[in-house]
Amino acid sequence: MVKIGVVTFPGSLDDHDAIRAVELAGATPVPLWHASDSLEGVDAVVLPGGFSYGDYLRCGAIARFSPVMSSVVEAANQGMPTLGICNGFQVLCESHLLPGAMIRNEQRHFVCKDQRLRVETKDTTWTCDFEAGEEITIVLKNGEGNYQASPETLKMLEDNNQVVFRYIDGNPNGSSHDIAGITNERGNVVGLMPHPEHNMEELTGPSLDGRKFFSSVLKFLEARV
Ligand SMILES: NC(=O)CC[C@H](N)C(=O)O
Repeated sequence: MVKIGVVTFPGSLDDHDAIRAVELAGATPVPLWHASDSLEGVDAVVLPGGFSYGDYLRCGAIARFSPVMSSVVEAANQGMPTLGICNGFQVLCESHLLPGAMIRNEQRHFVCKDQRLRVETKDTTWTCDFEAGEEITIVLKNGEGNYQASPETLKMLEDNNQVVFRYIDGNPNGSSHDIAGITNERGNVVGLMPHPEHNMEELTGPSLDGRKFFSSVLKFLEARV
């Protein structure tokens, strides 16, 4: 069975939901601890949401230096599917696995809402089960979700089809180009601010749109074997 690691940092909040999402998708979740550099032989990694190391300095800035991240960076550079959700996306940017950076939301408030998104590309390990142009609803909850990058980086992301998710029906935090999520050149590392792991079950939904993130990575991994 496919093994998907879920990292816990001190201050992680959504690692339990991410583990549950992996289980609901039919894979085996493997808890990974920030202080260990072992990835336990997993096939993919999720960096979950929360407040790693208390969000001190900048969100994700300390997590970047944890032992587990040195292994995640190495594995991701070799092609391992890696998903960063919210704080996880911030960690991916701080680790330079993804370009750009997150700053305070434009309105300086923590935002918590059901957010409409457009899936811009299915050419990633975490979106290959979507259709390009598909519109979905995913929970968004953060204080530092305002994605910024240099004009050159934004152009590169747009030209290479590396913008994976875009906010629609209004930009909730001031992100450049309405960017909600991006991928690396290879398409194996994806980061997004909204939380697919909270959109897996009817009882707690606003939607079931989170399921396709996990069916995508399973589809990718099963095709590879
Ligand atoms: N939901 C989250 O992961 C929050 C991320 C981060 N702590 C922020 O407020 O921006």
